[in-house]
Amino acid sequence: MADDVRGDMTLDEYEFPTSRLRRRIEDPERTPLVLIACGSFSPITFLHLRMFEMAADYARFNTQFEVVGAYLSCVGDAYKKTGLVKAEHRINMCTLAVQQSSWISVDPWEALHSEYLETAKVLDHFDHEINEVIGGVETPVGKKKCRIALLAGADLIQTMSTPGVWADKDIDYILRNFGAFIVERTGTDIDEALSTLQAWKDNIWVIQQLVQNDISSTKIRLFRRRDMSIRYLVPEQVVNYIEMHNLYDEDGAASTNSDKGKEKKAGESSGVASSSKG
Ligand SMILES: Nc1ncnc2c1ncn2[C@@H]1O[C@H](COP(=O)(O)OP(=O)(O)OP(=O)(O)O)[C@@H](O)[C@H]1O
Ligand SMILES: NC(=O)c1ccc[n+]([C@@H]2O[C@H](COP(=O)(O)O)[C@@H](O)[C@H]2O)c1
Repeated sequence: MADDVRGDMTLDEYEFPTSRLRRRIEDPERTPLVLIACGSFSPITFLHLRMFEMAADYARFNTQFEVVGAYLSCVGDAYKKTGLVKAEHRINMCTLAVQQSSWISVDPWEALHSEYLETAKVLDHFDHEINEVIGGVETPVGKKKCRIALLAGADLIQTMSTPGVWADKDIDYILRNFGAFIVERTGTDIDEALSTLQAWKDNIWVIQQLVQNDISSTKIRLFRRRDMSIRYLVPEQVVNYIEMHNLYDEDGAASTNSDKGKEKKAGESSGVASSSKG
């Protein structure tokens, strides 16, 4: 049965989405892996979706893991990041974006909370649902617990060495118990980003982008404000949703926090310039 995931649902109506989670693997040598991408997804882009495919290929060719599922978890409105439209819209856009995927799900649990939830708590939630409630996955030698791992871009892992962004105990907790698949990102020096995380290097897997893709949500928002096309940068259904709900347009009515005033004047740069990533 398809999962019921709607941006306007409440926590009381919430059920953990399981329809795209594979329940069995055939190779007894492999460890089942579930990838969790935490982020704003304001809006989700094709690069966010590509991250899952890159990580699955990486895991298959370079590790003993076998991917059995993956989840997008949108941060809640309390995060108050620039350009964040309401969680309701971000959940809906993510749900539309993964409609064609057989293995990527959207879990609205984090975003349905009114308070901010640290990533360590979000990963604990997945561990609880997948390994305690469901009990892991079947293998020819009996049930195995899944490895739950964070899937993130290099800029996110870089913030782990920025003072005050992450609690030291959370970094240790996440990288010791879960680990992270990190996708290289233009503008982030991966060696520098990892230099302070050497204690957990065996739980950090770095994925090269073989086709460099520098899409960011910031650029999508900026294109919208300049009335430029965002088609073929985000899935078509997401383009339609953004247009139908007038998201990221000039007045920023649906935003929890606006990027207005952060961009350089049009013509000042050939690119897009409203954040360090943009
Ligand atoms: N072009 C990219 N290359 C590698 N990783 C990326 C890229 N775009 C997003 N990510 C990763 O996707 C995850 C979700 O990111 P987020 O929702 O903040 O997207 P973003 O495009 O960076 O957003 P914004 O532009 O609003 O800061 C993060 O781990 C981020 O590092
Ligand atoms: N202390 C923490 O747990 C912590 C700190 C910074 C970012 N994050 C997470 O990283 C993700 C991406 O954040 P940005 O959209 O700001 O890049 C979000 O899901 C956010 O919750 C968590």
